[in-house]
Amino acid sequence: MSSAAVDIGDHNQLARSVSNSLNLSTSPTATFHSLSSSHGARNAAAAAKQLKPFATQDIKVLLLENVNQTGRKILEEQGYQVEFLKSSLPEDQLIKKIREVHVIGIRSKTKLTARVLQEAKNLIVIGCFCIGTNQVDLQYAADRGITVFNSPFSNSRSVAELVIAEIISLARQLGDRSNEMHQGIWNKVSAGCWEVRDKTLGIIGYGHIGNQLSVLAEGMGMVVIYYDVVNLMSMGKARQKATLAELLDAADFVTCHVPELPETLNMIGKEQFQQMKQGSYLINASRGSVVDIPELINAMRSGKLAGAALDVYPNEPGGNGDYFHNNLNEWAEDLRSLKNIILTPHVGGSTEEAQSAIGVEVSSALCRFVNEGNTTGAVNMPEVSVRSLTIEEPNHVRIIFIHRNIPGVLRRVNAILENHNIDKQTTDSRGEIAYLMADISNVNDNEIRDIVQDLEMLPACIRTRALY
Ligand SMILES: NC(=O)C1=CN([C@@H]2O[C@H](COP(=O)(O)OP(=O)(O)OC[C@H]3O[C@@H](n4cnc5c(N)ncnc54)[C@H](O)[C@@H]3O)[C@@H](O)[C@H]2O)C=CC1
Ligand SMILES: O=C(O)CCC(=O)C(=O)O
Repeated sequence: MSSAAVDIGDHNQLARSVSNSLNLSTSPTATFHSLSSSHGARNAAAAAKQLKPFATQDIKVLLLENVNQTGRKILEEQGYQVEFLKSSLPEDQLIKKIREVHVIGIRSKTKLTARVLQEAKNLIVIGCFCIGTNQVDLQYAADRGITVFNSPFSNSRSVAELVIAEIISLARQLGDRSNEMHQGIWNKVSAGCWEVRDKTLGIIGYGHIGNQLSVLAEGMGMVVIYYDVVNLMSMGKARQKATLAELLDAADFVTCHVPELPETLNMIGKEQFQQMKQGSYLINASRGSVVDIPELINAMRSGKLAGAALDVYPNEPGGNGDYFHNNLNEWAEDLRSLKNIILTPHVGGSTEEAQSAIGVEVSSALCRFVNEGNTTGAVNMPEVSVRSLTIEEPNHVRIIFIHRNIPGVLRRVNAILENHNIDKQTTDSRGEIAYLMADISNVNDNEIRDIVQDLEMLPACIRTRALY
């Protein structure tokens, strides 16, 4: 934020500028619906230590992609202005809306690229109501002082259970039998249908989902092997393979659970299909970019693969409807024509349990960030937490200073703060970005304004907020 925006003669303007367009009020009568007291996330003693009141009703939130109502409710209980939409938005509409808001909540479809984020002049925080954060340009967001949160494991179990269902369904060709019956065809066959007991499951990416899956699969009598770039502790009797090729060579079922990264782009392609066992199965519920789908179609047509299940695709529509055609992905019709292939519309994490938990987790993190500056759990910022300012601390301000992590900045910050009483101060860095919080007591509005203006003059400044 440019210091030129600060009108030093106007208190309201000061409030706007210091809080980065969050028009925070010092009015002691303003109602603050404390996060802790409103949904019991903390114990009663902590709830009594309410954050200082400020005008939460000025905070604008845009929730896209039908984020769960639990999340919406928490944000509304804070008094924020919440706009809720069921689908994602095309880029032009997204740009128009994002200019207005301080907080945005998305799932996997909304692409928050640098092009979109550069228009988001008021945005301070993004909530990804999902695990994956590949849809957000995390580095660009950090460079602009925009903090990003996600929900790292609230839907992991749901994905793992879907994959278990798919393993059995593929082994027994359940999708085909069910489709035939829906067409009136009785086709009782056992050829090419198998039990999963004693078969080998190869898990690529042994993280939260991979772990859950490992335990469930062993419970069904499967042998579990996995491949991961990190050396990891095995669950149960699972064994890590040193290379992807070793896993592909040994597995009857191969399932992908890696994030979308440059290294995972088409990580299952022509060569990997050749390395897989004859008559094996492939499952992908990670990201559409991980599997080369035209090569998958070839492997299915040649009989190398006996079946496949896909939950994710390179291009996915923004909302529900009749979209899965070649104009979305050029091979869609070919994929649809294959036998024993289960196609689901990115529903791995779509259960009541998972969505409700994600709503609570991400919205709570957003509230803590907006109201307290707390970044615990952020995926692109240093994690910094300081206990809340309370209503017993009326002349205190919390300064939040996001800055470039270069030598000498703290010395200059301390020079600005040196004549004030700093009750607490903490700072941490993550790569090129550093995040500092300082609670200062016995300050008046003019002093707050001066502190903020001085901080914003520092060349390393990315963003300054003042909560008071
Ligand atoms: N279909 C759906 O609805 C959902 C899909 N997902 C996707 O699943 C992915 C995995 O989720 P989690 O298990 O929670 O993630 P996680 O971060 O817990 O685990 C990912 C694992 O992949 C490993 N990995 C990274 N790069 C690799 C590589 N090149 N080769 C082998 N291993 C590699 C990591 O070391 C890590 O152990 C997410 O990133 C997301 O894209 C997540 C939730 C729901
Ligand atoms: O539920 C969603 O929209 C996305 C699920 C997902 O892929 C994730 O959590 O990464």
